[in-house]
Order: sequence, then structure tokens, then C-alpha cells
Amino acid sequence: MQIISGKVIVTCPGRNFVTLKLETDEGIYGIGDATLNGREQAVVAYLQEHVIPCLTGRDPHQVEDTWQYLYRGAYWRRGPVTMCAIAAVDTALWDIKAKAAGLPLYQLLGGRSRQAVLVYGHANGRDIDETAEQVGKYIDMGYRAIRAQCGVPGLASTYGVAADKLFYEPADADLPTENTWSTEKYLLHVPQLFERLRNEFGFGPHLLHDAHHRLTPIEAARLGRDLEPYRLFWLEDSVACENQQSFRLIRQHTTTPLAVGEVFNSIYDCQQLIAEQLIDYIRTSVVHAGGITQLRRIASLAELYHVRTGCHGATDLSPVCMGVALHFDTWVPNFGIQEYMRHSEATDEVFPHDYHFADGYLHTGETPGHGVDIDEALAAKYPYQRAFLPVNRLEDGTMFNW
Ligand SMILES: O=C(O)C(=O)C[C@H](O)[C@H](O)CO
Ligand SMILES: [Mg+2]
Repeated sequence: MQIISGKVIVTCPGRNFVTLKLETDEGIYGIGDATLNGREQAVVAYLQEHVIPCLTGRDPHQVEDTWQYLYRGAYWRRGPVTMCAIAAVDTALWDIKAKAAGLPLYQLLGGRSRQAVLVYGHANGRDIDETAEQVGKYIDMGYRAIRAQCGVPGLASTYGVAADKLFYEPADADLPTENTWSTEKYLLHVPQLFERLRNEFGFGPHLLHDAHHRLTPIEAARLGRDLEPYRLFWLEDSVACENQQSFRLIRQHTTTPLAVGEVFNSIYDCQQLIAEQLIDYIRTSVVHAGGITQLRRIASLAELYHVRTGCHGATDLSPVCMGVALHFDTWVPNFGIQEYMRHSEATDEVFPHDYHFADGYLHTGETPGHGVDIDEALAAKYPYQRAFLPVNRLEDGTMFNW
């Protein structure tokens, strides 16, 4: 079998998605997600100019060799743009291989390790009352694990609090929206939210929280400690982790489980955190971390150190990425949880898929390949619209992390 063509499809059914489609001389095709939120066109150019021309004539079954060819062959290794492009190729090749074998992808990875994939949904509200109401709705929908984010008194807006409760979409403007942030106000408020949630809903549902890279190590340590009575499933991205030694300090002070990794794109970003057992969950995703080929290496490294997976699954990761993640989750021995932010109806129509939600779990389909397709005619009806993630400033105007 040979790859005969590759095309990049950009579509915006409410938000932008970049999809790679690779076709073979035997009529089988594979698709992969290449969406990098707010920087989509950089990956499009990388694929069109620097990747697709090298793929024509290659054997699609040589997934590992192609991964190494693109990773080592660029000379300039790693980085989100490169690794999203490699991920898209890798995903499309795994799709082709599984379709050619007539098997759902998880069978090629090693087969089923569990019946279904535990997921967490996103409850949020402008204040504690509204957030508690939303958590109740998620419990009613069958969720067993819920991330709770809440507006902070004195701040006009904050990460994770949406106008539309079910479909949160932060990349919302033609130029970056500016938000204002105060760590002091946030740190006082969050423990009150989780006290209320535990009082109202007990300790049955798993509760999670995302600090979205905004704390210093000692602030993160304090928050972790303040949240200990409420037994969180995890505290995510407490610090921006370019300096991974930060996690040593947090770890010394709290037993709240720590999750990190949605912005990582290489196994080397994870290495120290895993090998020093500084985290409990690794959140690298198929699309941002170089595809299944690298993600499973990360998971295998993590397994040695009792670190479990918790793949990123926000709406900017397309249904293609979600479908592949579910095959990975169905197989991976050290599975923890999968993030599941619902895509809009329009997005689900552009990307027909065979996974479904029931009783707090996502269920992987049995279609050969990864089970997600793209309706190109429908995709063409939604042209690209530039959209940026917000930026954040402190109350005195200092530029900060969003
Ligand atoms: O889903 C999460 O945990 C996020 O932090 C979502 C990110 O803000 C989003 O994917 C950025 O594009
Ligand atoms: Mg996050």
C-alpha cells in the first residue's frame, strides 16, 4: 500500500478545527486531528509545505518509521506546531492500519483493558450557588466525575466560567480578549466552593479543579492543603511548569493529587515529573503530544512510576482526537480518567463518530479504524474564522498567565 495524497481540511462549525486526510492507492484513507487552538494556520502551513510532500509514496503501515522520519528529519525537534503536525500524520496512519486490518484501533494497541472510559465533565457558574446547581445537573446527566470552576468575587471573569453552560469555548474573539486576575481573591474563594459541593453532594462524585497555570509553587501548595478535606480527584495545572522543580515544593506540602501536561508536546516535558513522582496524572493528548506513537511511550514511562493518564479533552481537541483518545484509554493499563467537554451539534455533524456517552462513561465504538470521519461537504460550509484565546493581566495591569 502507498500514500498517494494528503489534504488539510480547515472548518469552523462554531470553532476552528484542522484535519489531515491521507489517501492510499488501495482506497483506504485515514484522518488525524491537527488543531492548535488560536494558532491553527501555523500547523496548516507546516503540514502543507513541509510534511505532506514527504509522505507521497510511503508505506502507510510504517507508522513508527514515519514518526521518526518526521521527528528526527526536521532537525528542529519538538514544539507545539511540529508535534501537532506529526500527531495528525501518526493518527491518520494508525487509522489506515486499523482499517486495513478490519479492527477497531484499540485492538492494535493491545486490546481492551476495560469496558468503558470514565470521563469528567465541566460544571461552572458565576458564583458558588450557580456552580453547585450545575454540578447537580451533571450528576443528573449521569456523570461520576465533575470538574468545578467558579467565578471569583471582585473579578469580572475567570477561566472556566462560560456563558453557555454545556459548550464552553474560550477562543472567542478576533483579537485576544483581556481578562483581569487576582490570585489572592481566587485562593480565598476556591476552598469555599469545594466545601459547599461536598456538603451538598457528599463524597460520592469525583470532583476536579483546574488552576490553569496561575499560581506560584507556594500558593499551589497552600491551595492543595486547603483542599485536602474535600478529597479532590486532582488539582490541575496549579503552576506554569516550564520549571518542573516547582512540583517538588508543592509535593512536600500536600496530598491533593496533582495533574499536569495538557500543554506538553514531548515525552521529555514529562520525564522529570514522572520519574521523580511529582505528579499523579499526566494529561498529554494525542493531538498535542505527537500522536498515539509518542503518547503510548509517555504512558508506559508513567506506568513505571504509578502515574496514571488523564488525557486533555477540551472542545478544541476535535472529535477525531476524542475518538482516538478513547481507543487509547480503552487499552492503556494505567488509565486514570478522560476529560470530556461536549462538542456542539454542528461539530458532531461535521465529524460523524461511533463513540457515545452513557452512565458517566464514554464507550468506544467497534468500527474498523478510530471510528471518526469527516463530512467534507459539510465542513466546506464552515470557513475558517480567526479566533484567539484570551490573555490575562493582574489588577495593576501586569501581563500574566491565562
Ligand atoms: O480543558 C482544560 O483543562 C483546559 O485547560 C482547556 C484549555 O484552556 C484549552 O484547551 C486551551 O485551548
Ligand atoms: Mg486544563
